[in-house]
Amino acid sequence: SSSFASQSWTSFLCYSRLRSASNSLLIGGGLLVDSDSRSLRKPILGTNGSTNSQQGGHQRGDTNGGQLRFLLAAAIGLEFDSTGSMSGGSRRKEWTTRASSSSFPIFHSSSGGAVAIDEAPDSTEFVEIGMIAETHGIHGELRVRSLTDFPVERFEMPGVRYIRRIVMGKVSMLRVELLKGREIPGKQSSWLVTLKGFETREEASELLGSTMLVSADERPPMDEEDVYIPDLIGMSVILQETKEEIGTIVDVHSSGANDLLRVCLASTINCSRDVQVWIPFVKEIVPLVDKETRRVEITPPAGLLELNVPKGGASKKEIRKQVLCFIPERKTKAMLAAVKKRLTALGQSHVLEGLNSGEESQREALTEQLLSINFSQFQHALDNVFGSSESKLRLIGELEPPPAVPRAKWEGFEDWLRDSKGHMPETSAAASNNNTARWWRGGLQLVATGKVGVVVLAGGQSTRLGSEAPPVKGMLQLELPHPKSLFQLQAERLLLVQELAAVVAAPGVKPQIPWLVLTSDATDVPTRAFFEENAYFGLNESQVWFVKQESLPCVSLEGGAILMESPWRVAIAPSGNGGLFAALCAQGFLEKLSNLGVLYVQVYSVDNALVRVADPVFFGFAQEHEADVGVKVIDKLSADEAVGIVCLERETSDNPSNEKQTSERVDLDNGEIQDAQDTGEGSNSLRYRVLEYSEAPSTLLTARNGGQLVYRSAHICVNLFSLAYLKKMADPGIKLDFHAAHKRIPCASKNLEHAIPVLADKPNGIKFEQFIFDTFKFCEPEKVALLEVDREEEFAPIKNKVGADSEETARNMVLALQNRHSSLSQENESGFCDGLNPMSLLKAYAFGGSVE
Ligand SMILES: CC(=O)N[C@H]1[C@@H](OP(=O)(O)O)O[C@H](CO)[C@@H](O)[C@@H]1O
Repeated sequence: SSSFASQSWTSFLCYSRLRSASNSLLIGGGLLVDSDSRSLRKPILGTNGSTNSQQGGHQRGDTNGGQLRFLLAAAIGLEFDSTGSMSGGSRRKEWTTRASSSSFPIFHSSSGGAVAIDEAPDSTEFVEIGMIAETHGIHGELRVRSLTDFPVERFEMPGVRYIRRIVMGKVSMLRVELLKGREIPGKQSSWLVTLKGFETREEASELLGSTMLVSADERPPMDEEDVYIPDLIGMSVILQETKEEIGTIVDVHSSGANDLLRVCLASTINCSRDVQVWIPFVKEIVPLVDKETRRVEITPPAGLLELNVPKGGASKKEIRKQVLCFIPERKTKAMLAAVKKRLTALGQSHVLEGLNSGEESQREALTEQLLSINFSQFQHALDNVFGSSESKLRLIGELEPPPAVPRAKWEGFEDWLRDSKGHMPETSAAASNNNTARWWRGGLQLVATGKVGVVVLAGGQSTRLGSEAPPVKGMLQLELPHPKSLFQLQAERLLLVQELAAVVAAPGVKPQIPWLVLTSDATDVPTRAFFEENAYFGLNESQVWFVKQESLPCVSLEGGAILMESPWRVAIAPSGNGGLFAALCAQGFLEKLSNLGVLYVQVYSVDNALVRVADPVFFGFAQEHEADVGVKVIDKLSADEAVGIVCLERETSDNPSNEKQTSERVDLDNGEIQDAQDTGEGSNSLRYRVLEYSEAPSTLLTARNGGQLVYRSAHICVNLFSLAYLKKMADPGIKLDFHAAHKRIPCASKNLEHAIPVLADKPNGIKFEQFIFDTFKFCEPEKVALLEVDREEEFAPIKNKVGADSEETARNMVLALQNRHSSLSQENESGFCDGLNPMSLLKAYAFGGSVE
């Protein structure tokens, strides 16, 4: 067993990356690196003795005997994660690390150690070495962004490589032959390669956006001290003194000096909340790493573990100082230098102007913000919206409406509880013959046994609701007639389901549904404060988990120039509801849900005042259909209703996925290499797809058949995912494309002369957004289950300040449903939910009410 205890802690300088946590961390030189899954990569290795801080350039070093290893670009070479946010960080890439100034070490598993924990079987066979970024010239050369510490071996030496592509949501791999490659001078970490059979620009362009891999068996042997970063993830963290297990490593990041371990603390430490802390990966703090038992022992300075604990404890500032002493200021300078280089290369140097003017605090604020931007994602977004991969957003197959969809019928729900005493019978004829009743029962069992979770998408800015609206949509109050916020309404529905599930749960068990609240830079602080002020609306504080999604810079409509709110602040916006997956994965929530035994997660948009939160019918329906993806739909009101339409896309024989095969094809669904003849040509593949109202062609939106809209299944943003599927979405090979949302973005004038942002009167810029439903295409269609629901019962969106889909229409719909209850049951208003017997609870839930 190798452990740190037996290693000599010399110097380090290692591959490193930074991916921040759900809370901010002050790092070197007083820079605040904010939240979520930003990532920086400094692809340099070097160990032994002096810290090597070669600036710029590309060095190749000797790996012998633990001597200096310069395998990639130098310290300045902060390379932003180019794999996109779906990865939990450094998973499955060919980066290595060793402990800082101290060397880091460990784990080189003989079975292909670059493999991160909890990956699909295919992931054990390949490691990523690069991303194919663009074509070069007319002879089929491709520019590859390196993701490996061994670029010469990977991109210059001829031999077999693999290309992973996603077409129509289907992941496939090509085995290709690399003929030659060369480094691009001055373009850091980029290589030009030539592949056999790809001799023209057109042929090569088929591979744009793909990932290049090698078989894991081919990973070069490493020094004992080195470790493939993915192997660190998932290790237990033990307090050396007490041997108490305090958490798990969920990611490894670089501060530019030392690597930082991001540790998700076990609930015993932080009492109730999900909390992550950064632990500098240095000998003083992490004296022991044991690869046999997959654990690290730590000796944290007093207060370090409380750094990100929201309440109480030592002053954050003080504790940060203790962390800072491990991270030399010059390193953050190096990081900033890399950011500058990156921005300049992107033609965005205007962003840097503020660094040379204004107060020190303003310059610092800009620096902090720049270091927090995930430039890899930003680049991906630019490519999607302005670049050659834009075609991915276009339709590549033929569309058809979905087949007939089952419907949830709540009429007669009183019969679901037949026992006059209000108890739910174990079985009931009525329940089994009635689909909805049966789903209800199945779903309630899932809730009762702790198998469900709920996510509310609440990271969006409420800009469409006007300037008087609260900063967070969930805080909007509806007069019902008493004022109630959307968050409160939703929390109360969740409580109702818990109460109902308690009736069927094992004696003494009080089911608790984890409620994950997706926030963003724009909404995180006010949302947390609102929950706190409202005592979590009667929920247990520990069941509410805040998950902060990433934001990206906004850009101008033409040319994609980054917009500035002032010379010292970049205009940023949350990355769309599709940012959920990256945030869940990177912040360890998938693991938490998995540990709890959760099987299904309902995901809905906060702006729906009638959403059935934690709907047992939906859970039961999904389970019965063995669905990985559940989608609630309603009939569209009119062709121009602002809703996405759910359809099926059929891959046709002349679309790009049926490309001529110049090489063997590996089908990742079963991992077998098949001959081209057996697959591809002529085969039809069908995938679910949602066309967003803002993007769908009008011919499609208005198409009618016998007077009826052809595409009428509206996506109401109430979906469901199996946990297994959410995990699949965390695969680094799966990247959601960015869409361009044309918005009015407050920003300073072009030459930045006004420090005060001005709101334009018409769209002046682009927010980059990933869409949650873009994950549907990765699912086999038979695993996608659509459920039609009643608009009056389940869909009252608040999108606009006035008119359709406004606060007023939503309020009226909620009241109408509640009144339907009163008139039906002849109960008076105050008796809406006058007791906690199951029947009244069920009635309350059915009519969109709550426990008063
Ligand atoms: C990316 C995304 O999820 N868009 C959803 C979402 O639209 P917004 O207008 O962005 O809120 O909610 C709509 C229902 O309220 C749904 O029809 C649409 O498809």
